[in-house]
Amino acid sequence: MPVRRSGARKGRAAQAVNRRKPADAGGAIATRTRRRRAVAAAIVAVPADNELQPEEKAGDGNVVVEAAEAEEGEAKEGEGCRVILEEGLGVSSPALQKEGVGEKPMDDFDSGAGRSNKGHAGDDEGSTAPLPEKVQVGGSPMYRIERKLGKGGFGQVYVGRRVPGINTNGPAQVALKFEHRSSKGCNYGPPYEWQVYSTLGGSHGVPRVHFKGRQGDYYVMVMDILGPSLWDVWNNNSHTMSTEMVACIAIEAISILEKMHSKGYVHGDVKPENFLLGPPGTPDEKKLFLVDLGLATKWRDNSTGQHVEYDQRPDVFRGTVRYASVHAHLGRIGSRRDDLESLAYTLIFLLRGRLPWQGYQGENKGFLVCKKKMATSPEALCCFCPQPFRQFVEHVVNLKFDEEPKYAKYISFFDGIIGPNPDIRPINTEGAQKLIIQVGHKRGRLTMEEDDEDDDGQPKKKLRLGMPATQWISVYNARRPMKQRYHYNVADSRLNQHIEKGNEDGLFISSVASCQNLWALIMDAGTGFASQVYELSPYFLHKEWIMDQWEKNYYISAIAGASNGSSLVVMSKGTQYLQQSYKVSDSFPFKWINKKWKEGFYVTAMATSGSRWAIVMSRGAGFSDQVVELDFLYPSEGIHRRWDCGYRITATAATWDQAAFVLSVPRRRPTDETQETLRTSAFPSTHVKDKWAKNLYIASVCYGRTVS
Ligand SMILES: Nc1ncnc2c1ncn2[C@@H]1O[C@H](COP(=O)(O)OP(=O)(O)OP(=O)(O)O)[C@@H](O)[C@H]1O
Repeated sequence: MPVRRSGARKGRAAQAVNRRKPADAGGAIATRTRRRRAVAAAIVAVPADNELQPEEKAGDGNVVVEAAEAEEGEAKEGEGCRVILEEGLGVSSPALQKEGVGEKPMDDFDSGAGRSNKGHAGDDEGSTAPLPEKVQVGGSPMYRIERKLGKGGFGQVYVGRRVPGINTNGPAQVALKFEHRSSKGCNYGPPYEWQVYSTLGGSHGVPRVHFKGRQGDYYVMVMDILGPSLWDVWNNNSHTMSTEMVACIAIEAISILEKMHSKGYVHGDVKPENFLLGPPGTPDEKKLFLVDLGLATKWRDNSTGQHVEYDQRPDVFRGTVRYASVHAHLGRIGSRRDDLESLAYTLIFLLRGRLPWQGYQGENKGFLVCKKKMATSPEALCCFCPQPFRQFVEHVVNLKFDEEPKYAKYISFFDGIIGPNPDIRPINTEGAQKLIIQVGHKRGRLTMEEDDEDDDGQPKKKLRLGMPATQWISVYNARRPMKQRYHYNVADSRLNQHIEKGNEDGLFISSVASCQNLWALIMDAGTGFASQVYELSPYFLHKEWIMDQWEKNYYISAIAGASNGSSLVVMSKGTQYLQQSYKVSDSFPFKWINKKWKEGFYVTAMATSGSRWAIVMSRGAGFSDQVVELDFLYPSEGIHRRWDCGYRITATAATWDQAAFVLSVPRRRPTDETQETLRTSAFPSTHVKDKWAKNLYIASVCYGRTVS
């Protein structure tokens, strides 16, 4: 059953109103506020003095040394961290990995070198309310309700037969779609689907709506009656479908989507159940239709002709888990590519009878399905399918957010599978033929070379084909010349001396990270902090210590978690924060973040330990807006889009599965907004030096999921 929200997505402000109330499931939350509040079970408030405490020397924190655990328990995918082994010892024990240090001294700079700036799912249709025996809505003739044709999460569809009478101004037999007025889709009046049908109804592959109106408690749509769905056909044919039949469906479905997209809409719930054939025994019985427009959204603003803006809201899912695109799982605004990705899964399902991500259950189902989709290459997905299916999958999963799909090219992939005589094809492909004629495409003209190139002749990047890897992700910001130093592969016992030395040299920790239970430490002269404390603890995170430091007016400024569950928390004085809160949870806590955003908090630090996440949010963070990009891929297309809109990465963290980037718009724009990112198998020690030479300094670093 699809999950849908009422209405189409609106701008950020409107979305904020619609955002669901958070429900913090498990995990630890702690909050530090300037006001005194009662200590509650998980949310703790402590008072703050107006005076800052005397400076505390770094290194005074309670250091807990814990032996690094063996790696065997780790669910590690792909490539590991390649580290230089001390004195050429052929042993990969983390304890023997060589520590690294690098420093950019002040005098190396040629200062000021100019640089270009760069669902609802559920039966809420009120089916308990009795349906009328006859309906007459919006000037229609009177229809008697006959047998039930189908039922979805929102509506019930019945055959309607015209009652002989004076008004015969409508088809003799129709489909009547009933939605109860208390249905979620009808919160604000008639179903949203009505609006979409008024634009798309009757166009190629979409049934015509003849009348609509309300009768009693029901909204009723009077539409063309159709026949069985593709799911019915597959189900009634022992869960099989011939290759030719699926190829014809592919061709016709692509042309239906092309037409729908050309009118500015994406369907949003493409699946076998929503493709219907014409009524059996009629001239339309081999014609394909796409129904259920309740999740359709605009990909283009028709008044401006502009593509809708990119956005990602990881807590929002619309569609049907089995067929949804990976982007839909990740909460990205729908665009044309999503319909085509869902169509690809629909076709493979019809052909093979199963998709590799079927069978997951439980609360985490959506995440597991999405992860499996990402991890399944087009070759693996299509290993028993003729080549055109693989070609189609490969193309559509690599489409960019606003890229125009090459519909005619996709149709041409399937040309070779179908019989030459259109009259004896199992599915009518008339619409597709018209499209091919329109774009002047000739059978078999396109070659694979063209397929693999961008418009500018460059080979197309196929991100979804990349191998999952575990790497360092480092982020660099343009800064005025300053001293920065990094340490990596630091064992617990060595942390203190590096930090003390840094403090002696006037440096404070700006970020921390962990790889294989060893720490990476970035220290620099540009933090603006007055003093700093840190704690290495066996917990992820150590609440009592954090609260003690909050009492002393220190705020969390950097955190890292090791896979063995220990954490390194750095707290500083001299931050601009007014209040702080953190949460530890088993999955990325987007709902909590969303709730805190509304309270004026922004994410200021993030870390992972195994598959657990810790997020620190602060008031007074100096941002005017913030978004989250959560992906299985890196570099993610979303990050580039956010950069173009003035966001810069301000926090990163990654598990073995996913990388999360927090991007923010600073209240005070830096003069040079340059930001660059890198992903490297080893700590990027040499790269950092190149960046320093360009006045780019490490702003954030983490180790986790990427693709290579
Ligand atoms: N015009 C039609 N002619 C014949 N059968 C139809 C027609 N429209 C819908 N149906 C049948 O009714 C079922 C439910 O219709 P529809 O998908 O529009 O409802 P929904 O409640 O919006 O569904 P969903 O839960 O998928 O959003 C369809 O799967 C199909 O079997």
